[in-house]
Parts: sequence; structure tokens; C-alpha cells
Amino acid sequence: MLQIEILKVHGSNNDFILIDEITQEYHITEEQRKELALLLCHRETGIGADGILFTMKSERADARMRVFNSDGSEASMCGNGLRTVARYVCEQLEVEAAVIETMKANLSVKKQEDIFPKVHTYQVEISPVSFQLADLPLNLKKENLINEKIEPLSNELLFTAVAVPNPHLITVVEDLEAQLPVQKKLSDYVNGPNDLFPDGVNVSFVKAIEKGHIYVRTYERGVGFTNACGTAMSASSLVTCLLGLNEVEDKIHVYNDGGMVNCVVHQNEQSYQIDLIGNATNVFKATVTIDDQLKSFQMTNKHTFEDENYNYTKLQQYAQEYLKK
Ligand SMILES: N[C@@H](CCC[C@H](N)C(=O)O)C(=O)O
Repeated sequence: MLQIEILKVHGSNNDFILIDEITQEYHITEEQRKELALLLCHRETGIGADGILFTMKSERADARMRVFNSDGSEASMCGNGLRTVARYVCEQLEVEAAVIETMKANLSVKKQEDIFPKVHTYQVEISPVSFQLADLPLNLKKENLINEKIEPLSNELLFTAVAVPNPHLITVVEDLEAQLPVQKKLSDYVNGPNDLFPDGVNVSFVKAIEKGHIYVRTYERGVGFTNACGTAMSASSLVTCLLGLNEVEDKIHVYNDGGMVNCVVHQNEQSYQIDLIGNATNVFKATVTIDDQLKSFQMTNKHTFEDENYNYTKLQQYAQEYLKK
């Protein structure tokens, strides 16, 4: 039997189960991490979440984050999740800034002023950024793909492929709702057995609302459609700068099905880095007791953070009002 304390969290309603392995000794094996994701993230039979965030000790940073999608696959990065881990670690250490080790980079995080009244807000660094197709990977006989067609996927859509460092395929469209069936079919294909994306890819359709304001809808690798994807919103902000729809260093308001975040794209000599600023909301905490086979669990001692949840709904209403304009 495995008994763990969990914290249900979300960034833009991209929701996760945060497991603290810094202050708790759980001795979770590699196979168990995948099994826990499959068991606890299931929307019908589990607690329900887009993934698990294992928050661990680090020898090279203040803490380490490992992210597992709901299908049990491990990803190199999670922008919305990193904001919630940033809050958790900063509050544990009683600091306002920290460095979190992720699979491919140690990333700076810091507490920010509320993006909306009484909404806990953190900024996280999204990097490294690479347009090299080998870094996704995307199997095409070219170095990079910036606003170009991928014939097998679509005769009309223009795509940009970028790793931040997890892989993203992004297209800018006029009508997100009309394109939803196209996005679903295309995303299912590139995340199933295919020759283009052997490891799958996060697929985002983006609408440029007006200068400094975009809407991003993402079908996430290892999950499916989510309310938001932080790395996708960051990568999409970068793509809109490349396309001349927005400017580097300007604040870009990024709307999504789960609310709204801000992104700021920075350009340096070699590449880009994106600041992702948004909520880090605690939803509830509980004790979860899991059987030895990791096939069933019981959840007890649940405590819901009512005020945080209420305050976040006000941000969602604000975002929706803007979109109705
Ligand atoms: N939702 C996360 C990304 C989680 C990993 C992604 N599905 C992948 O497999 O690359 C985010 O907020 O970035």
C-alpha cells in the first residue's frame, strides 16, 4: 500500500496532481510513476487531471519537477505546471524567486503581482527554444519549418514547428471553432503511429484577436484537448512575433479555454526565451491511499481551497467578457 499526500493544482485550468517528494519519502519507482499517472489522472475512474507533477529534491537547483501526462508518458516540460510548482517551492522555502530543475534546463521562476485580484501569480522561464526539426523531432528533409505547409497534413494550413523544449506544431487561423474538427483529426494523426512525429507533438491553433491579444487552443500530446497548455501558449506567442502579428518584449495577453495568461518573448543572440506569467492555483489537498498493484485508491482528508477557486472564476469571467467584445 502507498499512502501519499496530494495537492490538486492548476494553471489556466490545466490541472495537475502535485506530489511532494521533497518533504515526504515515498520511494516511488519509475514504473510506479507511469502507473500513478494512469490511475489518478483518469477523468472517470481516477481523481481526474491532465498530469502529475512530481516535485523532488535537486542537486543543482532549489527543486526538481518531473511531469507525466495522463497517458503515463513523461514530458520534458510543463509551463502551467511549473507555475504551480514554483509557488509550492517558493512558499516552502519562504522566498519569492527560485530555480527549478527540469529535464533539459534549470529554469528561473518568481512570484509576480496578481494577474487578477487575489489570484496567486507566478512567472516562469520557458527555454531552451529550438527551431531545429531534429529537436522535436519532426521527420522532414529540411532544417526548420516556419509558416510552411506540411502536405500530408493540410493543403491550406501553414505550420511552424518549435521545441520549448517539448515539441509544438502551431498554425494561425481565422476561425478556431470552424477549425476544431480539422485540429482534432490532425492531432490524433500526429500523435498516433506516423512517420512525421515519431514522439508525437502538441498541436495548437491560434487566433490573432488584435495586437497584443491572441487565443490559443491546444491538443496536448499524451492528454488530448486541454483547457490550456503553458508551453504551447508561450510557443504560440513566439510564432505570432515571427509572423509580425506581435512584437518581442511586448506583453501578449494569451486567452485560452481555461482563462488567460501573459507572455513576453525575449530575443537574444542565439535564440529566444519566453516569460510565461499566470495563475498558480491550489484547488484542494487530500490523502490518497493506493493498493499495492496501483489499480485502486481511496481519497480521504480532502480540504478544498474555496477562496482560491472563487477568485480564479472571476479571472475567467473577466477573460470571457473581453472575448465577447
Ligand atoms: N500542459 C503542459 C505540457 C505538458 C506536456 C505536454 N503534453 C507534452 O507532452 O509535451 C504545459 O502547460 O506546458
